[in-house]
This record gives sequence, structure tokens and C-alpha cells, in this order.
Amino acid sequence: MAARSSEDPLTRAMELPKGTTTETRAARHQLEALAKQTSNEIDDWLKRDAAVAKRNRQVRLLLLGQAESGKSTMLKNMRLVYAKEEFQNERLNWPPIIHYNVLRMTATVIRLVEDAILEQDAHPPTRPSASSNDVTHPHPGTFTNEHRVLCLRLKPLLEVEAGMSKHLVQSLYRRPGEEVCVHSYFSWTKHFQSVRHSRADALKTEVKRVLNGSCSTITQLWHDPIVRRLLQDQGFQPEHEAGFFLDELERITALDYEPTDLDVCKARLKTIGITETQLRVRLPFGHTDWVVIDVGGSRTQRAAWKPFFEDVHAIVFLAPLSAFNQTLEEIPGVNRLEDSMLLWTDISSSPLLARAHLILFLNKIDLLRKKLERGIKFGSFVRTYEGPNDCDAVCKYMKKRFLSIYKEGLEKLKESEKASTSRIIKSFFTSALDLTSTREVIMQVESSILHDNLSNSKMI
Ligand SMILES: Nc1nc2c(ncn2[C@@H]2O[C@H](COP(=O)(O)OP(=O)(O)OP(=O)(O)O)[C@@H](O)[C@H]2O)c(=O)[nH]1
Ligand SMILES: [Mg+2]
Repeated sequence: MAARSSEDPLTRAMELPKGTTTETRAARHQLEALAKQTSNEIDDWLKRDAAVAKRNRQVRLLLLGQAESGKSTMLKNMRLVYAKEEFQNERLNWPPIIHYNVLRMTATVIRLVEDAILEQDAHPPTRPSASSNDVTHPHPGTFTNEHRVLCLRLKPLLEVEAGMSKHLVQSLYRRPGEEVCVHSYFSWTKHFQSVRHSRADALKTEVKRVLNGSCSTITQLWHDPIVRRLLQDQGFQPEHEAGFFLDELERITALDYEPTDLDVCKARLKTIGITETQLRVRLPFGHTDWVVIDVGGSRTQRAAWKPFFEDVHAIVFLAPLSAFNQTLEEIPGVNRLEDSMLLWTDISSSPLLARAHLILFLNKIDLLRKKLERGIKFGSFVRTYEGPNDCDAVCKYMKKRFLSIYKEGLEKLKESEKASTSRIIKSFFTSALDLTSTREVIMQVESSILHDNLSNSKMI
């Protein structure tokens, strides 16, 4: 071996002359180590430089807003616009989550009805007259044996729900009684692909079979007028809790069910942590890469947002106007709309975001309209509002409030000489489940951001 290496011209050239002292050898090794270290540092520096150059070419958008404001839904809409094929290829990963939404909703209804029956048994309602004392004609509005039978027949679903969260969503996070969360959309879809042929796959099939078999019983419970009244009395807002899937149960529990784009957008999976999604926006003369950053919106997660403020080009802030009569899940006493306005105040006046454009989505307008039409008084929750209880008037009022908060923030930034003169503010009324109108809004946002990007790079 030694003879062969001394025949190699490079090895021979590197060899020290015969008679070299130990000190010279040590100095030579030290020099070689130093050269290697310098070379590694240059490689690292070049890599970092390339990463910075790539980052500079990207447009970074940060989606912000309280939990359930519609951030992940807006990201799905963006993927539908800019990465439609990829989005649609992933559609088949979604039935377990949609079925999980159905199971969770059904389990909640069963538990509420069971509790109400127990309460009724403990304190039977007083009957209006002696004639209605007949057990075969119970007092209207009370739960009957039929309700008990429905709950009993659906009881196995509670176990299926628990099994589903245990086995199917191993990469997701959940504390007992809490909503399942996703840490990262992509690790989640990979997880589902990797378990496709495993034991979890059998459970997915079982869930499909059980839901298909229980479809008519769930529908009966869901549409029962006494159950409906109970849900209403409990302040339960099915439109916020994936109740929309129970309205289409036959289609969604069919054995050959394939979700539509809208079903995927409707599916609820709470975000924990931060996910970055790269989208390629094609232009007539090339493309730009957008990185859309989606975050978890609950109060405990907001501290994790700050590191992403630094090099972001635009904040897309979602404020769900329909939440005017709801409180935060994490802090029950706090009104959601008030929380949105406080959050917007912080964002508008944050020196870290002084150079970022602000895109305001006043979201869930479809739900706002439904609530107002149902007679829920906006002015009872937002005391400063004195206008009519109609959607257009409320939207106009809320837009004014949000824009005046923005202006106050801008004044503060100007005082500290942090305000950027090129900062754009745009506001839109959105219903993120109306895919056509949301697409148009996304295109308008695209042209505002691109226009600014091009003018900054002195191309126009
Ligand atoms: N009707 C209606 N539902 C919406 C709208 N936007 C979002 N949703 C629904 O509201 C629920 C919550 O939306 P998400 O996008 O998961 O909310 P998020 O802001 O990402 O919430 P976190 O991940 O918890 O921070 C989902 O079931 C959506 O389908 C809307 O404009 N109208
Ligand atoms: Mg989310």
C-alpha cells in the first residue's frame, strides 16, 4: 500500500523532504488544518450568501389572525390558485380529517343530548295540564325514548372518534377533550401517505363503514327539532364547528366519497406552530416565488410569530367579523371581535412591521350575514354601533374602525420615524369558502404586491 501511494504524483508532491524535523512536520499539519478550516468557512459563507440571495428574490407573506379566523383556509385558497394540481393531488388525504370533523361534531351533540336527558330525568318538566300527563304523549319539548334510542345507537361512534384520534393522527397533537391540531401540513400529509398500508389504513376503512352505516341515525338526531333547540339554547354555533358537513352527510359518508375542493377548504384542522408554503406565481415574463407563512392563532401561540416579522414583505391579517357574538376558546371571557381589534392594533403599530404592507381580510362575511338575518343584534355585542342590523352597514362600520386603528398605528410609527412611505394598506371583505370571489381577491392582492415589488426593484 505504502509503495503504491508514493507512486501517486499528488501524494509524492505533498510528501515532506527526507530529514524534515518533527517541528516542521507539526507546523505543516497546522497550516493544512488552517487552510481546510478557511476553505470550509468560505463554503459556508457562499451557501449562506446563496440562501440570502434566494430569500431576497422571494416574496414573504405572513398570515396572521386569531384562532379560527380562516388563515389556513386562505392558504388553501392560495394553493388552489397557484398550485392547483398539487392541491388536487392531495385531496384523497382529506377524507379521514373530514370524517373526523363529522365524528367530533356528532360526539358533541350526543354528549349534549345525554346530559340534557339526565337533567330531565333528575328534574322532570312540570306538565301544563292533567290531560298531557299521559306518557305516550309527553310534554312537547322534552326528550323521549326515541332520543334515548338514537343516542344508544350512536354510542359506538364515541369510541370510533377516540380510536381515530389515537391511531390515525399520530403526527397531530391533542389533549383529552381538545381539538386535534396539526404541527405542519406537510409532515401531516406525509404521515398519512406513510400509513396508507398500515393498521391505520384499516381503521380509516372501518370509520368509513361505521359512518356510512350510521348516516341516517346521525341525520335523524341532527335534524330533530328538540335537539336543534337544545343546541341553540346552549349557544352552540354549528356553522363554526364543521356543522356544514352534517348537512351533507349522505354524500360525505358514501363509501366511494372523494372530497371536492370546497370540502377540503371547509375541513377544520387547527394549526400549531408555523408552516411555510412555497408558491410559484407565474408572470408574463417569468415568475416570482412566494413563501406563505401560516401560524397558529390562539393567544398561547402568538409569541412564536415575532421571529417571522423581520423580513416579511406583507402581512395578510384575517379578522372574522362573524365572531362578534363569540368569545375566545382559550380565554372564555374575551370577545373575539375585540381580540381581533387588539391584535390589529399591535400589528399596525409594531416597529418590526413598519416596512411590511398590510392586507386586511374582513372575513366570514357569509356567516355574519346569516347571523344578522337570524336576528342576532350586532349592537348588543358592539355597544358603539348604532346603525341598522344589516350586513352592509355593519361591514362599512367595521372597515372604518379597522382603518382608523391602522391610521393611529401609522401616526405612532411616524413619531418614532419608523414609518415607511411606500407601505401599502388594502382591505377586502372575504368569505373564504366562496372560492370564486376569494380567487379574485387573491389576484388583486397579487397585483398590489407585485406592483410594489417591481417598483422597488426599479423595473417599472
Ligand atoms: N363560513 C365560513 N367559514 C370559514 C370562512 N373562513 C374559514 N372558515 C372555516 O372556519 C374554520 C376555521 O378556519 P381555519 O382556516 O382553520 O382557521 P385558522 O385561522 O387557520 O385557525 P388556527 O389554525 O386555529 O389559528 C374552518 O372550518 C373553515 O372552513 C369563511 O369566510 N366563511
Ligand atoms: Mg390554521
